[in-house]
Amino acid sequence: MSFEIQTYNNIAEEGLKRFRNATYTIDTGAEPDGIMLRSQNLHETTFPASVKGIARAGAGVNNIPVESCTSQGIVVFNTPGANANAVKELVLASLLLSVRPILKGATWVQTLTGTDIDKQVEKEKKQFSGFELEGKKLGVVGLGAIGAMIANDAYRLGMDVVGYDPFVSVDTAWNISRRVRRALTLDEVFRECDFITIHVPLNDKTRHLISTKELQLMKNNATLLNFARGELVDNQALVEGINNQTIKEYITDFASEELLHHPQITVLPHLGASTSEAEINCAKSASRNLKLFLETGNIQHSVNFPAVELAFHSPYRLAIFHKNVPNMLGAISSTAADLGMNIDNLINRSRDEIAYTLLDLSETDITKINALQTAVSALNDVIRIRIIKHQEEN
Ligand SMILES: NC(=O)c1ccc[n+]([C@@H]2O[C@H](COP(=O)([O-])OP(=O)(O)OC[C@H]3O[C@@H](n4cnc5c(N)ncnc54)[C@H](O)[C@@H]3O)[C@@H](O)[C@H]2O)c1
Ligand SMILES: O=C(O)CC[C@@H](O)C(=O)O
Repeated sequence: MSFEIQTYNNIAEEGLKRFRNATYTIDTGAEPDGIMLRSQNLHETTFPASVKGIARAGAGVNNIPVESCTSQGIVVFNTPGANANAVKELVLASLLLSVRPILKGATWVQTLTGTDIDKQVEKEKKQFSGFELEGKKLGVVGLGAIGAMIANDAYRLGMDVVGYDPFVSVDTAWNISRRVRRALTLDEVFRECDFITIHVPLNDKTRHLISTKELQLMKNNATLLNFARGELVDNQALVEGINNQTIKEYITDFASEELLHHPQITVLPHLGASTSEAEINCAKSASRNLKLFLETGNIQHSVNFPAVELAFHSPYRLAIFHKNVPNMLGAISSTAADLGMNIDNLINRSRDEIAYTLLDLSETDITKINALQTAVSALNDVIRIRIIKHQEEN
Protein backbone atom coordinates (compact mmCIF):
# COMPACT_ATOMS: atom_id res chain seq x y z
CA MET A 1 0.00 0.00 0.00
CA SER A 2 1.18 3.52 -0.62
CA PHE A 3 -0.20 6.86 0.50
CA GLU A 4 0.14 10.45 -0.67
CA ILE A 5 0.13 13.24 1.93
CA GLN A 6 -0.68 16.81 1.00
CA THR A 7 0.46 19.55 3.37
CA TYR A 8 -0.55 23.17 3.85
CA ASN A 9 1.31 25.70 6.02
CA ASN A 10 4.56 25.02 7.84
CA ILE A 11 4.35 21.58 9.37
CA ALA A 12 7.33 20.72 11.60
CA GLU A 13 9.71 18.17 10.12
CA GLU A 14 9.51 16.15 13.36
CA GLY A 15 5.97 15.23 12.31
CA LEU A 16 6.51 14.97 8.57
CA LYS A 17 9.39 12.55 9.00
CA ARG A 18 6.89 9.83 9.90
CA PHE A 19 5.99 9.95 6.22
CA ARG A 20 9.51 9.95 4.81
CA ASN A 21 9.65 6.29 3.84
CA ALA A 22 8.75 4.01 0.94
CA THR A 23 5.04 3.87 1.88
CA TYR A 24 4.47 7.62 1.57
CA THR A 25 4.97 10.53 -0.79
CA ILE A 26 4.54 14.12 0.35
CA ASP A 27 3.15 16.93 -1.83
CA THR A 28 3.76 15.16 -5.10
CA GLY A 29 0.33 14.36 -6.51
CA ALA A 30 -3.20 15.62 -7.03
CA GLU A 31 -4.86 12.67 -5.33
CA PRO A 32 -3.84 12.78 -1.68
CA ASP A 33 -4.97 10.15 0.80
CA GLY A 34 -4.33 12.46 3.75
CA ILE A 35 -4.06 16.18 4.30
CA MET A 36 -2.06 17.87 7.07
CA LEU A 37 -2.56 21.55 7.78
CA ARG A 38 -2.49 24.35 10.29
CA SER A 39 -4.65 27.40 9.54
CA GLN A 40 -5.29 26.96 5.79
CA ASN A 41 -8.99 27.58 5.10
CA LEU A 42 -10.46 24.47 3.43
CA HIS A 43 -14.08 25.64 3.34
CA GLU A 44 -14.00 26.31 -0.41
CA THR A 45 -11.94 23.21 -1.24
CA THR A 46 -13.48 20.29 -3.12
CA PHE A 47 -11.72 17.17 -1.91
CA PRO A 48 -10.80 14.50 -4.44
CA ALA A 49 -12.35 11.10 -3.71
CA SER A 50 -8.89 9.91 -2.68
CA VAL A 51 -8.94 11.97 0.56
CA LYS A 52 -9.55 9.76 3.59
CA GLY A 53 -8.32 11.85 6.52
CA ILE A 54 -7.50 15.47 7.34
CA ALA A 55 -5.24 16.17 10.31
CA ARG A 56 -5.20 19.64 11.85
CA ALA A 57 -1.88 20.28 13.57
CA GLY A 58 -3.63 22.33 16.24
CA ALA A 59 -6.78 22.50 18.35
CA GLY A 60 -9.35 24.49 16.37
CA VAL A 61 -11.01 22.89 13.34
CA ASN A 62 -13.12 25.85 12.23
CA ASN A 63 -11.00 26.12 9.05
CA ILE A 64 -12.20 22.64 7.96
CA PRO A 65 -15.72 21.85 6.67
CA VAL A 66 -16.21 19.13 9.29
CA GLU A 67 -19.87 18.41 8.57
CA SER A 68 -19.31 17.92 4.87
CA CYS A 69 -16.26 15.76 5.61
CA THR A 70 -18.43 13.55 7.84
CA SER A 71 -20.95 13.04 5.07
CA GLN A 72 -18.10 12.06 2.71
CA GLY A 73 -16.56 9.65 5.24
CA ILE A 74 -13.46 11.83 5.65
CA VAL A 75 -12.07 11.61 9.17
CA VAL A 76 -10.98 14.95 10.65
CA PHE A 77 -8.36 14.89 13.42
CA ASN A 78 -6.98 17.54 15.76
CA THR A 79 -4.24 17.52 18.39
CA PRO A 80 -5.88 18.13 21.77
CA GLY A 81 -3.65 19.98 24.22
CA ALA A 82 -0.54 19.81 22.01
CA ASN A 83 -0.10 23.59 21.91
CA ALA A 84 -1.90 24.48 25.16
CA ASN A 85 1.24 25.42 27.09
CA ALA A 86 2.37 27.82 24.35
CA VAL A 87 -0.97 29.62 24.39
CA LYS A 88 -1.02 29.68 28.18
CA GLU A 89 2.41 31.35 28.32
CA LEU A 90 1.38 33.98 25.76
CA VAL A 91 -1.81 34.77 27.66
CA LEU A 92 0.12 35.08 30.95
CA ALA A 93 2.67 37.33 29.20
CA SER A 94 -0.16 39.46 27.84
CA LEU A 95 -1.76 39.74 31.27
CA LEU A 96 1.54 40.86 32.77
CA LEU A 97 2.21 43.31 29.94
CA SER A 98 -1.27 44.76 30.29
CA VAL A 99 -0.61 45.89 33.87
CA ARG A 100 3.04 46.98 33.46
CA PRO A 101 3.92 49.31 30.54
CA ILE A 102 7.39 47.81 30.31
CA LEU A 103 7.58 47.79 26.52
CA LYS A 104 6.84 51.54 26.42
CA GLY A 105 9.45 52.08 29.14
CA ALA A 106 12.06 50.06 27.27
CA THR A 107 11.36 51.98 24.05
CA TRP A 108 11.61 55.31 25.90
CA VAL A 109 14.97 54.45 27.49
CA GLN A 110 16.45 53.98 24.01
CA THR A 111 15.60 57.62 23.17
CA LEU A 112 17.72 59.02 26.02
CA THR A 113 21.01 60.82 25.44
CA GLY A 114 23.61 62.50 27.64
CA THR A 115 25.78 61.56 30.57
CA ASP A 116 23.02 61.69 33.22
CA ILE A 117 20.81 58.92 31.90
CA ASP A 118 20.43 57.39 35.37
CA LYS A 119 19.07 60.71 36.69
CA GLN A 120 16.65 61.10 33.74
CA VAL A 121 15.40 57.56 34.34
CA GLU A 122 14.72 58.12 38.04
CA LYS A 123 12.99 61.42 37.32
CA GLU A 124 10.68 60.15 34.57
CA LYS A 125 10.04 56.52 35.42
CA LYS A 126 6.73 57.25 37.15
CA GLN A 127 5.07 57.52 33.74
CA PHE A 128 5.72 53.79 33.32
CA SER A 129 4.46 52.58 36.68
CA GLY A 130 1.72 49.98 36.62
CA PHE A 131 -0.41 47.64 38.67
CA GLU A 132 -0.12 44.11 39.98
CA LEU A 133 -2.12 41.06 38.99
CA GLU A 134 -2.15 39.75 42.53
CA GLY A 135 -5.61 40.11 44.05
CA LYS A 136 -7.29 40.98 40.73
CA LYS A 137 -10.09 38.77 39.44
CA LEU A 138 -9.62 36.73 36.26
CA GLY A 139 -12.54 35.07 34.47
CA VAL A 140 -11.65 32.10 32.26
CA VAL A 141 -14.34 31.20 29.74
CA GLY A 142 -13.76 27.64 28.49
CA LEU A 143 -11.88 25.32 30.86
CA GLY A 144 -10.38 22.97 28.28
CA ALA A 145 -6.69 22.26 27.73
CA ILE A 146 -5.72 25.95 27.58
CA GLY A 147 -8.29 27.51 29.93
CA ALA A 148 -7.55 25.01 32.70
CA MET A 149 -3.79 25.70 32.57
CA ILE A 150 -4.34 29.46 32.62
CA ALA A 151 -6.78 29.20 35.55
CA ASN A 152 -4.28 27.18 37.60
CA ASP A 153 -1.27 29.40 36.83
CA ALA A 154 -3.17 32.65 37.33
CA TYR A 155 -4.20 31.36 40.74
CA ARG A 156 -0.52 30.67 41.48
CA LEU A 157 0.25 34.28 40.50
CA GLY A 158 -2.11 35.37 43.26
CA MET A 159 -5.15 36.13 41.13
CA ASP A 160 -8.68 35.35 42.20
CA VAL A 161 -9.87 33.02 39.43
CA VAL A 162 -13.40 32.23 38.26
CA GLY A 163 -14.02 29.67 35.50
CA TYR A 164 -17.03 29.08 33.27
CA ASP A 165 -17.52 25.95 31.18
CA PRO A 166 -20.84 24.11 31.23
CA PHE A 167 -19.35 21.23 29.20
CA VAL A 168 -16.04 20.76 31.02
CA SER A 169 -14.68 17.23 30.62
CA VAL A 170 -14.18 15.09 33.72
CA ASP A 171 -10.46 14.68 32.93
CA THR A 172 -9.93 18.43 32.73
CA ALA A 173 -12.05 19.11 35.80
CA TRP A 174 -9.73 16.87 37.82
CA ASN A 175 -6.78 19.04 36.81
CA ILE A 176 -8.29 22.35 37.83
CA SER A 177 -7.31 23.69 41.21
CA ARG A 178 -10.18 23.62 43.68
CA ARG A 179 -9.29 27.26 44.36
CA VAL A 180 -10.69 28.15 40.94
CA ARG A 181 -14.31 29.07 41.59
CA ARG A 182 -16.87 27.67 39.14
CA ALA A 183 -19.25 30.30 37.75
CA LEU A 184 -22.74 29.11 36.86
CA THR A 185 -23.44 31.79 34.28
CA LEU A 186 -21.40 33.78 31.84
CA ASP A 187 -23.00 37.00 33.05
CA GLU A 188 -21.48 36.39 36.45
CA VAL A 189 -18.01 36.26 34.88
CA PHE A 190 -18.56 39.39 32.82
CA ARG A 191 -19.92 41.37 35.80
CA GLU A 192 -17.28 40.45 38.35
CA CYS A 193 -13.95 40.18 36.59
CA ASP A 194 -11.11 42.63 35.99
CA PHE A 195 -9.69 40.39 33.24
CA ILE A 196 -11.63 37.97 31.06
CA THR A 197 -9.91 35.45 28.81
CA ILE A 198 -11.81 33.24 26.36
CA HIS A 199 -10.76 29.72 25.34
CA VAL A 200 -13.74 28.12 23.60
CA PRO A 201 -13.92 26.68 20.09
CA LEU A 202 -15.49 28.76 17.33
CA ASN A 203 -18.77 27.26 16.12
CA ASP A 204 -22.31 28.40 15.35
CA LYS A 205 -23.11 28.63 19.07
CA THR A 206 -20.04 30.63 20.08
CA ARG A 207 -19.72 33.06 17.15
CA HIS A 208 -20.03 36.59 18.64
CA LEU A 209 -20.19 35.10 22.14
CA ILE A 210 -19.11 38.59 23.16
CA SER A 211 -21.10 41.44 21.68
CA THR A 212 -22.73 44.67 22.92
CA LYS A 213 -24.82 43.07 25.69
CA GLU A 214 -21.88 41.16 27.16
CA LEU A 215 -19.52 44.15 26.90
CA GLN A 216 -22.03 46.28 28.77
CA LEU A 217 -22.02 43.82 31.65
CA MET A 218 -18.24 44.16 32.04
CA LYS A 219 -16.48 46.55 34.39
CA ASN A 220 -15.34 49.82 32.83
CA ASN A 221 -11.75 49.00 33.68
CA ALA A 222 -11.94 45.41 32.41
CA THR A 223 -9.46 43.90 29.97
CA LEU A 224 -10.69 41.27 27.53
CA LEU A 225 -8.22 38.74 26.10
CA ASN A 226 -9.04 36.61 23.09
CA PHE A 227 -6.50 34.00 22.06
CA ALA A 228 -9.13 31.54 20.82
CA ARG A 229 -10.67 32.87 17.57
CA GLY A 230 -11.37 36.38 16.27
CA GLU A 231 -15.04 35.70 15.42
CA LEU A 232 -15.86 34.90 19.05
CA VAL A 233 -15.93 38.65 19.57
CA ASP A 234 -18.09 41.08 17.61
CA ASN A 235 -15.31 43.49 16.60
CA GLN A 236 -17.62 46.36 15.74
CA ALA A 237 -19.32 46.17 19.15
CA LEU A 238 -15.89 45.83 20.76
CA VAL A 239 -14.45 48.97 19.15
CA GLU A 240 -17.60 50.89 20.04
CA GLY A 241 -17.41 49.55 23.60
CA ILE A 242 -13.80 50.67 24.00
CA ASN A 243 -14.51 54.07 22.47
CA ASN A 244 -17.49 54.51 24.85
CA GLN A 245 -15.34 53.43 27.82
CA THR A 246 -17.53 50.37 28.38
CA ILE A 247 -14.33 48.35 28.82
CA LYS A 248 -10.70 49.44 29.02
CA GLU A 249 -8.66 47.18 26.79
CA TYR A 250 -8.76 44.34 24.27
CA ILE A 251 -5.84 42.01 23.60
CA THR A 252 -6.25 39.53 20.78
CA ASP A 253 -4.26 37.08 18.68
CA PHE A 254 -6.51 37.69 15.64
CA ALA A 255 -5.83 40.64 13.38
CA SER A 256 -8.62 42.47 11.62
CA GLU A 257 -8.61 45.89 9.98
CA GLU A 258 -11.06 47.52 12.39
CA LEU A 259 -8.85 46.58 15.36
CA LEU A 260 -5.64 48.17 14.11
CA HIS A 261 -4.13 51.51 15.24
CA HIS A 262 -6.18 51.79 18.43
CA PRO A 263 -4.24 52.67 21.61
CA GLN A 264 -6.38 50.37 23.77
CA ILE A 265 -6.32 47.39 21.44
CA THR A 266 -3.30 45.10 21.15
CA VAL A 267 -3.30 42.76 18.16
CA LEU A 268 -0.84 39.90 17.77
CA PRO A 269 -0.32 38.02 14.49
CA HIS A 270 -1.80 34.65 15.58
CA LEU A 271 1.25 33.71 17.66
CA GLY A 272 -0.47 31.55 20.28
CA ALA A 273 0.92 28.25 19.03
CA SER A 274 4.11 29.66 17.51
CA THR A 275 6.76 28.03 19.67
CA SER A 276 9.10 25.29 18.50
CA GLU A 277 7.75 22.99 21.18
CA ALA A 278 4.10 23.47 20.23
CA GLU A 279 4.78 23.20 16.50
CA ILE A 280 6.65 19.94 17.04
CA ASN A 281 4.03 18.53 19.44
CA CYS A 282 1.21 19.36 17.03
CA ALA A 283 2.99 18.00 13.95
CA LYS A 284 3.92 14.78 15.75
CA SER A 285 0.43 14.24 17.09
CA ALA A 286 -1.29 15.05 13.78
CA SER A 287 1.00 12.79 11.75
CA ARG A 288 0.62 9.97 14.30
CA ASN A 289 -3.20 10.17 14.07
CA LEU A 290 -3.19 10.30 10.27
CA LYS A 291 -0.64 7.51 9.79
CA LEU A 292 -2.42 5.20 12.22
CA PHE A 293 -5.70 5.78 10.44
CA LEU A 294 -4.35 5.33 6.91
CA GLU A 295 -2.47 2.14 7.77
CA THR A 296 -4.92 0.46 10.17
CA GLY A 297 -8.25 2.32 10.05
CA ASN A 298 -7.95 2.90 13.82
CA ILE A 299 -9.13 6.36 14.88
CA GLN A 300 -7.71 8.54 17.66
CA HIS A 301 -8.39 12.24 18.30
CA SER A 302 -11.03 12.65 15.63
CA VAL A 303 -13.55 15.45 15.91
CA ASN A 304 -16.16 13.78 13.70
CA PHE A 305 -15.85 9.98 14.07
CA PRO A 306 -15.68 7.80 17.18
CA ALA A 307 -12.38 6.62 18.64
CA VAL A 308 -11.76 3.01 17.54
CA GLU A 309 -8.86 0.73 18.28
CA LEU A 310 -8.60 -2.88 17.11
CA ALA A 311 -5.28 -4.70 16.83
CA PHE A 312 -4.74 -5.54 13.14
CA HIS A 313 -3.38 -9.01 12.42
CA SER A 314 -5.57 -10.31 9.56
CA PRO A 315 -4.50 -10.00 5.92
CA TYR A 316 -7.30 -7.54 5.10
CA ARG A 317 -9.56 -5.15 6.97
CA LEU A 318 -12.65 -3.32 5.79
CA ALA A 319 -13.22 0.10 7.35
CA ILE A 320 -16.92 0.91 6.97
CA PHE A 321 -18.40 4.36 7.63
CA HIS A 322 -22.14 4.21 8.04
CA LYS A 323 -25.13 5.80 9.68
CA ASN A 324 -25.89 4.79 13.24
CA VAL A 325 -29.04 2.78 12.46
CA PRO A 326 -30.29 -0.60 13.74
CA ASN A 327 -29.12 -3.88 12.20
CA MET A 328 -26.19 -2.45 10.28
CA LEU A 329 -23.82 -5.03 11.76
CA GLY A 330 -26.27 -7.83 10.91
CA ALA A 331 -26.47 -6.64 7.31
CA ILE A 332 -22.68 -6.37 6.99
CA SER A 333 -22.02 -9.80 8.56
CA SER A 334 -24.62 -11.58 6.44
CA THR A 335 -23.23 -9.93 3.30
CA ALA A 336 -19.81 -11.39 4.20
CA ALA A 337 -21.37 -14.79 4.97
CA ASP A 338 -23.29 -14.79 1.66
CA LEU A 339 -19.94 -14.38 -0.12
CA GLY A 340 -18.48 -17.23 1.93
CA MET A 341 -16.14 -15.04 3.92
CA ASN A 342 -15.16 -15.60 7.51
CA ILE A 343 -14.90 -12.62 9.89
CA ASP A 344 -11.76 -12.77 12.07
CA ASN A 345 -12.58 -9.83 14.23
CA LEU A 346 -14.99 -6.93 14.33
CA ILE A 347 -15.50 -3.68 16.21
CA ASN A 348 -18.25 -1.11 15.92
CA ARG A 349 -18.43 2.29 17.56
CA SER A 350 -20.87 5.15 17.13
CA ARG A 351 -20.89 8.88 17.70
CA ASP A 352 -24.26 10.60 17.47
CA GLU A 353 -25.70 9.77 14.05
CA ILE A 354 -22.53 8.24 12.66
CA ALA A 355 -20.98 4.82 13.20
CA TYR A 356 -17.80 3.09 12.13
CA THR A 357 -17.08 -0.61 11.81
CA LEU A 358 -13.79 -2.42 11.33
CA LEU A 359 -14.14 -5.90 9.89
CA ASP A 360 -11.06 -8.14 9.80
CA LEU A 361 -11.02 -10.95 7.25
CA SER A 362 -8.85 -14.05 6.95
CA GLU A 363 -9.56 -14.02 3.21
CA THR A 364 -6.49 -13.27 1.07
CA ASP A 365 -8.13 -13.25 -2.38
CA ILE A 366 -8.43 -9.56 -3.28
CA THR A 367 -11.05 -10.31 -5.94
CA LYS A 368 -13.37 -11.67 -3.23
CA ILE A 369 -12.58 -8.76 -0.93
CA ASN A 370 -13.42 -6.33 -3.73
CA ALA A 371 -16.73 -8.15 -4.24
CA LEU A 372 -17.50 -7.76 -0.53
CA GLN A 373 -16.65 -4.07 -0.72
CA THR A 374 -19.07 -3.63 -3.64
CA ALA A 375 -21.84 -5.55 -1.87
CA VAL A 376 -21.42 -3.65 1.43
CA SER A 377 -21.27 -0.30 -0.41
CA ALA A 378 -24.69 -1.12 -1.88
CA LEU A 379 -26.27 -1.49 1.58
CA ASN A 380 -28.52 1.34 2.69
CA ASP A 381 -26.88 3.84 5.04
CA VAL A 382 -23.28 2.96 4.16
CA ILE A 383 -21.33 6.18 3.57
CA ARG A 384 -17.93 4.89 2.57
CA ILE A 385 -15.86 1.76 2.73
CA ARG A 386 -12.12 1.25 2.55
CA ILE A 387 -10.08 -1.91 2.03
CA ILE A 388 -6.90 -1.88 4.11
CA LYS A 389 -4.17 -4.44 3.45
CA HIS A 390 -2.12 -5.47 6.44
CA GLN A 391 1.44 -4.20 6.15
CA GLU A 392 4.60 -4.48 8.17
CA GLU A 393 5.43 -1.56 10.47
CA ASN A 394 7.69 1.06 8.96
N1 LIG B 1 -4.12 31.45 19.31
C1 LIG B 1 -3.78 30.23 18.92
O1 LIG B 1 -2.80 30.04 18.22
C2 LIG B 1 -4.57 29.05 19.41
C3 LIG B 1 -3.90 27.88 19.75
C4 LIG B 1 -4.64 26.80 20.24
C5 LIG B 1 -6.01 26.90 20.33
N2 LIG B 1 -6.63 28.05 19.94
C6 LIG B 1 -8.10 28.17 20.04
O2 LIG B 1 -8.47 27.94 21.39
C7 LIG B 1 -9.59 27.08 21.44
C8 LIG B 1 -9.53 26.28 22.73
O3 LIG B 1 -8.40 25.43 22.69
P1 LIG B 1 -8.24 24.24 23.74
O4 LIG B 1 -7.02 23.50 23.34
O5 LIG B 1 -8.35 24.74 25.13
O6 LIG B 1 -9.54 23.37 23.39
P2 LIG B 1 -10.34 22.38 24.30
O7 LIG B 1 -11.25 21.63 23.40
O8 LIG B 1 -9.43 21.61 25.18
O9 LIG B 1 -11.22 23.31 25.26
C9 LIG B 1 -12.33 24.05 24.84
C10 LIG B 1 -13.26 24.16 26.03
O10 LIG B 1 -14.31 25.06 25.71
C11 LIG B 1 -15.49 24.59 26.34
N3 LIG B 1 -16.64 25.23 25.72
C12 LIG B 1 -17.23 24.97 24.53
N4 LIG B 1 -18.25 25.82 24.33
C13 LIG B 1 -18.30 26.62 25.42
C14 LIG B 1 -19.15 27.69 25.80
N5 LIG B 1 -20.15 28.12 25.02
N6 LIG B 1 -18.92 28.30 26.98
C15 LIG B 1 -17.93 27.89 27.79
N7 LIG B 1 -17.12 26.87 27.50
C16 LIG B 1 -17.29 26.25 26.32
C17 LIG B 1 -15.42 23.08 26.15
O11 LIG B 1 -16.25 22.41 27.08
C18 LIG B 1 -13.94 22.82 26.40
O12 LIG B 1 -13.69 22.49 27.75
C19 LIG B 1 -9.46 26.22 20.17
O13 LIG B 1 -10.73 25.75 19.73
C20 LIG B 1 -8.83 27.16 19.18
O14 LIG B 1 -9.83 27.83 18.45
C21 LIG B 1 -5.94 29.12 19.51
O1 LIG C 1 -0.94 26.61 13.75
C1 LIG C 1 -0.98 27.68 14.33
O2 LIG C 1 -0.08 28.50 14.31
C2 LIG C 1 -2.21 28.04 15.17
C3 LIG C 1 -2.97 26.87 15.74
C4 LIG C 1 -4.17 27.30 16.56
O3 LIG C 1 -4.94 28.22 15.91
C5 LIG C 1 -5.00 26.13 17.01
O4 LIG C 1 -6.21 26.13 16.82
O5 LIG C 1 -4.42 25.20 17.60
